[in-house]
Amino acid sequence: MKTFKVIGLMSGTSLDGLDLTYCHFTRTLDRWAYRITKTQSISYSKSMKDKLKNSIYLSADELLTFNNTYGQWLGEQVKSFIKTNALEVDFIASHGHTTHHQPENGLTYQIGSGQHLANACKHKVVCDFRTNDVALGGQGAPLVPIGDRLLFGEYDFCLNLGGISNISFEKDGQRIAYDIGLANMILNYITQKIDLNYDKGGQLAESGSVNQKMLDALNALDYYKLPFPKSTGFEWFEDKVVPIVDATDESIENLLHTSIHHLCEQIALQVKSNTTKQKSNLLVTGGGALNDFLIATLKTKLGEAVDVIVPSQELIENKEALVFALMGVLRIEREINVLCSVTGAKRDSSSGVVYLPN
Ligand SMILES: Nc1ncnc2c1ncn2[C@@H]1O[C@H](COP(=O)(O)OP(=O)(O)OP(=O)(O)O)[C@@H](O)[C@H]1O
Ligand SMILES: CC(=O)N[C@H]1[C@@H]2OC[C@@H](O2)[C@@H](O)[C@@H]1O[C@H](C)C(=O)O
Repeated sequence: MKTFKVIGLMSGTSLDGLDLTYCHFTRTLDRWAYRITKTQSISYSKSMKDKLKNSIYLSADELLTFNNTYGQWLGEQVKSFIKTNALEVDFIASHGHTTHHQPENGLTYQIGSGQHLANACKHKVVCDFRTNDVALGGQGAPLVPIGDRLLFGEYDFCLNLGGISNISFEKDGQRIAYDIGLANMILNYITQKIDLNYDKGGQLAESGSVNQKMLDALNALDYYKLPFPKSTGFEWFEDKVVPIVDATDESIENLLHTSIHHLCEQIALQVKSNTTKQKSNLLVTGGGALNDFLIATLKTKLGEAVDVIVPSQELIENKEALVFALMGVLRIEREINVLCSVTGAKRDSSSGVVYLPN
C-alpha cells in the first residue's frame, strides 16, 4: 500500500491566515483514507492582510512582485513547519491566495509563485489548481468537491462556511457543487466597523434582531437566481453586497443578526431543493461552523429532516487544505482532480502545475 505524505497549504477568502496541514493518504482498491498528523495556522499581520485584501488594485508590476514575495513567504513558513515538527514530506500542494476571480472573463489568479515556494522550502510543489479548468471554460471553483466525494462520501451534503459558502452533493450519479453565496465575508466586514476581526461564537449577532428591508435586499441579489455552475468571490461582495450593508443604518448586532438569517435562508433553500431522502445529513466545516448562533439558526431553518454535523475543530479548520493536499496527490498520479460536473468545464481534468526545487 502506497502512502503519500503531503503538506496542504490554504489561504482563504476570509483572510484570517495560512493553514498548513500535514496529512497522510493511502488508497486501498478505490477507497482513499486520510490522516491529519500536524497542523499550523499562521495569522496574517495587519499589513499582510491589507495587502492581500487590496491586491486587486495593484498594478501589473506590483502584483507580479507580490506573487513572488508571497511564494517565497509561503516557502519559508513550510520550511520552518517541517523543521519544527521533523516531518517527512513527499511534496507540497498549495492553493495560494486568490487575488482575482472572474471566470466569466476567463480569468482566475492565485498568487504564491510555485517556483519561489519550491526553492525556499526545497520540496516539490503542486499549485495553480484553478487556471486549467477556467481555460476549459469552467468556473475554476469550487474544487474541494472532489475531496468531498473521495474522502467524505458518507455525508449527503458537505457545506463549507468560509468567507463564501459553498455546498456539494451527489445527484443522479454526478457531483454537483457551487458557491451558495455569503458566509463570513459579510460578518467580518460588519465587525470590522468596530475594529473586531470576527464575532466569536456569534454572540453579538445573537443579541440583535432582523432588519427586514436589509434581509429582503440581500435575498433579492441576482447571484442567487443564477443556475449552477456558479462561483463568486470578493469582486461580487464589494460590488453588490457592501452597498446594501452600508445603506442600512442599524446597530452592529442587528446587521450581524440579519446577515446570519440571510445566509442560513439561502443555504436552507439549496439543501431543501436538493434533498431526495426523508432524512439526510450535512457536514459543516470552515470557520462558520464555530459560530454557535449561525449553526443554531441553520438548524432551525433546515428543520428535523436534516442532521447538521459539526466535526472536530481540526477538521473544521483544515478540510480545505486537506483536500488541496489530496488534489496534489491526484495530480502527481495523473488522475482526475477537477470535476466538470461541478465547474461546467468542457471536461474533467488533472489540474495543477508541478515545480521542482532548485
Ligand atoms: N469561534 C468562532 N466564532 C465565530 N466565527 C468564527 C470563529 N472562528 C472562526 N470564525 C470565522 O471563520 C472565518 C475563517 O473561516 P475559514 O478559515 O474557513 O475561511 P477561509 O478558508 O478563509 O474562506 P474560504 O473557504 O471562503 O476561502 C473567520 O474569519 C471568522 O469569521
Ligand atoms: C476562486 C476561489 O478562490 N474560490 C474559493 C472561495 O472560497 C470559498 C469559495 O470561494 C470557493 O469557490 C473557493 O474555495 C474552495 C476552497 C474551493 O475551491 O472549493
